[in-house]
Amino acid sequence: MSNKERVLLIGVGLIGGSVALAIKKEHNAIIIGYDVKLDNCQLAKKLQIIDDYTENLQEEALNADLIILACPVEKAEAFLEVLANLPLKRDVIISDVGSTKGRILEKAERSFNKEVAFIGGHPMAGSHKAGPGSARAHLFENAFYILTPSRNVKTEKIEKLKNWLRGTKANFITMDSSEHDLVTAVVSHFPHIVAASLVRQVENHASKNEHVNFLAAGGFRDITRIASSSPEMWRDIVRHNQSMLLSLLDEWMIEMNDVRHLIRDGDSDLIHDYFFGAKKYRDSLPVRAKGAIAAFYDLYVDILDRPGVISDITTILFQENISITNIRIIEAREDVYGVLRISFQTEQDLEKARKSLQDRGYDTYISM
Ligand SMILES: NC(=O)C1=CN([C@@H]2O[C@H](COP(=O)(O)OP(=O)(O)OC[C@H]3O[C@@H](n4cnc5c(N)ncnc54)[C@H](O)[C@@H]3O)[C@@H](O)[C@H]2O)C=CC1
Ligand SMILES: O=C(O)C(=O)Cc1ccc(O)cc1
Repeated sequence: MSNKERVLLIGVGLIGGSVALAIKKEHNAIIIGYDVKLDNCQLAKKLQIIDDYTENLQEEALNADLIILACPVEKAEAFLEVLANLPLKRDVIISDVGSTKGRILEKAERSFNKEVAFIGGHPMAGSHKAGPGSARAHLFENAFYILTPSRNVKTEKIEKLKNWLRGTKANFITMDSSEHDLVTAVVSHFPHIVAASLVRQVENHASKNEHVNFLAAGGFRDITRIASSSPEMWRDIVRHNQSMLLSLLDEWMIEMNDVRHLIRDGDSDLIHDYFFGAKKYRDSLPVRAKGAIAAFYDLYVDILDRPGVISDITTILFQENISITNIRIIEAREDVYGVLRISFQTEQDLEKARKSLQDRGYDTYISM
C-alpha cells in the first residue's frame, strides 16, 4: 500500500464532495468514498472528486488517517457506533459536516476512547442541491466552518484538522455543541421550517384557485428556495434538534399572535413600527458576507425591451468566460426599461460580470 495519507469519506454528496475537492487541492492524499448510493460513488470518481470508492467500509476505516462523515445526521450518528467498534489507526481524526452537533458529540464522547479525536464540523454554506454533481471546491470559501471538538481532544489535533481543511478557505470558529445547535436553529433550521410551511400554505390555496400557481412562480419561489432542499437531510436535522426547534416554535407562535393583534387592531403607527423594526435590523446585516443560508449572487441589469439584448448580454458573459446559474427577466413593460436578473455562483463572477457589462454601457445594480 502507498504511504500517502488516506481519507475515508462516508457520504459522497454535495457537502462531502465539496470537502473532498477542497482537500484534494491542498493535499496529495488518497480519498476513498463510501455511499449507500453506488451511483454517487461512481459519479464522484468520474469527476475526480474521490480517487476510488469502497463497498467495505469497515476494512477501509482501519487504514484511514482522516474519516469524514458527510451523510444525513442520524446516519452519521449510527456510523460513529460502527467506527467505535473497530481498531482504527492510533492517530486517526474523525470529523463530520452535519448540521446538528449535540447528539453527535454525545455519541462520540460516549463511544470513543481518548486516542480517537472526534472533532465535529459544520461548514455553514451549501445549497438546496444535492449529490456529488453539485460539489464545488470553493463552496465554503469565506464561509464560517464551525468546529465542535469533543472534550478530550488536544489543540494540536484541531490544528491538524484545520490543516486538512485549509483548501476550503473557510473561517474556522470553535464552539460547544449546545451553542452550535442554538445558533443554527435560529438562523437556519427554523427558517427552513417556515419556508416549507409557506410553500405548503400556497399549495393549499393553489388547489382552490388557479391563479395562485402562476403568481407564486416569481418572487415567492425565490424566498422559499430552501424548501427545495433534501427532505431526508431536513428530517434528520429536525429530529436531532428537536428541543431547540420546539422552543423556537413556541416563541414564533407568541410572535404570530402579536402580529395577529396588530393586524386586528389596525393601528397604523404600530404596524409601521413592526415592519420598520424588521427592516432596520435586516438592513444592518452584512450584505456580502456568507451566512448560514447561501447568499444570492445576483446582478440586476437595466435592459431596453428590444430584440437581441439578452443574447448580447449572454454573449458578453460567455466571452469573459463567466458562468451563470440563472437568468430571468423580472420586470418588463412595453417600451420601457425591463430588468434582467442574472445569478452567479461566486461573488468574483458577479463582480467580473458587473464590470464587463458596465464597460459596455449597461446599468447594473447588486441589490434592488
Ligand atoms: N446541503 C447543505 O447545504 C448542507 C448540508 N450539511 C450537512 O451535510 C450532510 C450531507 O448533506 P448534503 O451533502 O447536502 O446531502 P447529499 O444528499 O448531497 O449527500 C448525502 C450523501 O449521503 C449518502 N448517504 C445517505 N445515507 C447513507 C448511508 N447510510 N451510508 C452512506 N451514505 C449515505 C447519500 O447517498 C448522499 O450521497 C448532512 O448531514 C447535512 O446536514 C451541512 C452544511 C450545508
Ligand atoms: O442556502 C441553503 O440552501 C442552505 O440552507 C444551506 C445550508 C443548509 C444546511 C446547513 O447546515 C447549512 C447551510
